[in-house]
Amino acid sequence: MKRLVKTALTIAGSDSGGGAGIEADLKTFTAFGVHGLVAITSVTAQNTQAVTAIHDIPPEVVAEQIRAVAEDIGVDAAKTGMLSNAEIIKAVAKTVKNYDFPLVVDPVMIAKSGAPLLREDAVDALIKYILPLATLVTPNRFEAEKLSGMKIRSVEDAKIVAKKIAEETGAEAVIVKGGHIEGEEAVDVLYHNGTFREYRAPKVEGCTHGTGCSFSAAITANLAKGLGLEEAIEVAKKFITLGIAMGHRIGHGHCPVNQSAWIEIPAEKWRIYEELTNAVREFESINPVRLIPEVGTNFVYSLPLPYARSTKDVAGVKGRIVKYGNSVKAVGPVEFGASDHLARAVLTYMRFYPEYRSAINIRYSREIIEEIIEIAQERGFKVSFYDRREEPEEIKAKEGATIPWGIETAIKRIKERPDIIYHLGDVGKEPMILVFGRNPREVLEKIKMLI
Ligand SMILES: Cc1ncc(COP(=O)(O)OP(=O)(O)O)c(N)n1
Ligand SMILES: Cc1nc(C(=O)O)sc1CCOP(=O)(O)O
Repeated sequence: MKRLVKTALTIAGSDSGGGAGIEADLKTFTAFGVHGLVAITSVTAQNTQAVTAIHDIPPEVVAEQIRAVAEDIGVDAAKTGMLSNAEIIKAVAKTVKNYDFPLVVDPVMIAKSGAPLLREDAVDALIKYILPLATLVTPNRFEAEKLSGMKIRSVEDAKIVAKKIAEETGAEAVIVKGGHIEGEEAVDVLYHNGTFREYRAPKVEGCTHGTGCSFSAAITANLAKGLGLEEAIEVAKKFITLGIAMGHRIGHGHCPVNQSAWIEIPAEKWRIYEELTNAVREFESINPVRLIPEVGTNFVYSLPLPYARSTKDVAGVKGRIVKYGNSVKAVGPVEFGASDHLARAVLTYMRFYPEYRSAINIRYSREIIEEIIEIAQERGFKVSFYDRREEPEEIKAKEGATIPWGIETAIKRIKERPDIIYHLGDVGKEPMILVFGRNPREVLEKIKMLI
């Protein structure tokens, strides 16, 4: 039977910290829906700060891992990472020659923490035995300098070096990565079929441990899926830029790239869209006309952290929810970026209580807030408030700063997490009650108690 899933093989070392090596490669393969296969070359004891031990696997065992998966499962594309010593390099070269899958070579030499991952005397073996078999070689600035014997200070230098490595080794293509080259953008230079192509992205703040491994694994996964080389690099560049920006802040050294962001963000967005759309429908059917303020109601649900960075990452109702005759109607659909005020409120709230990602605003009246306070006492809800008249001048002067200041002030006013925060308005500003919950369902439950 024809195999439906594509496969990608990583021939690399293990990073016990899960940031680089085969661990990064497998996570990357999964992010692209490709079945990952492994041939482990070396086991490293490693974290975000250092490599504290290296144990190389016997070359014949490395070769046998490749053979075992290639013969039975089949390999659509492969990559090499940490190859550690000349014997492993020779065994890998001899074995992969028996198959015709595309081979991406990440010439791993030194970890971000500074530890050598390729013996000095093995560099020549890498050049002699592995690079001639490469569909693509992916050196960073320092690896490219070592492979070419030339210095790289600019994108132009990177072009000269990429061409030199390809011509001298017989590699089909070379991409010199620009992360370590000065400039505001990370410019990667590809030399392929006698021409150059530049891949540009802003140098983003974030986590960089495992970038080289994840980038080359993303190219490999996309080659396995049948994309052309240049297209596969284009996708991988977007993938790695997102992974760096969304990196998980773990450990005390160089934090790792987040490979899951690529699939987790779209998946979360879809879940949020569905849950919020259903909750808005239910809110309409409850028909709480008396709770709708003059400016209308919005109902929001944010992406989780670390993905919630701006109001664009918060879903809300486009055009808000309004009174229409005797009924309550959502003007438009649920969309990300459709809320400004409430989105800023929930993003501030999440800085204190990350799991509380949903909120709704309802009409303030003396009568409603008194009812709320009574119900809150019965049910154990906490209510807090902020007073716009206490807003410092520098906050008033800053566009969009009032709501974050107000929410932070209300949270700090009471010792526990407030379920409800209200404010009494100001000149030209309607007073408002905001109800918070972990998700739209929880917010709705609180609203139902008020009706
Ligand atoms: C086992 C292992 N393999 C490779 C690396 C290098 O990872 P890379 O993504 O090239 O770069 P750094 O993030 O480490 O600079 C590694 N550290 N461990
Ligand atoms: C206009 C307004 N002000 C609020 C406040 O809390 O002061 S809530 C609100 C309505 C919701 O606005 P959006 O659609 O921008 O989230």
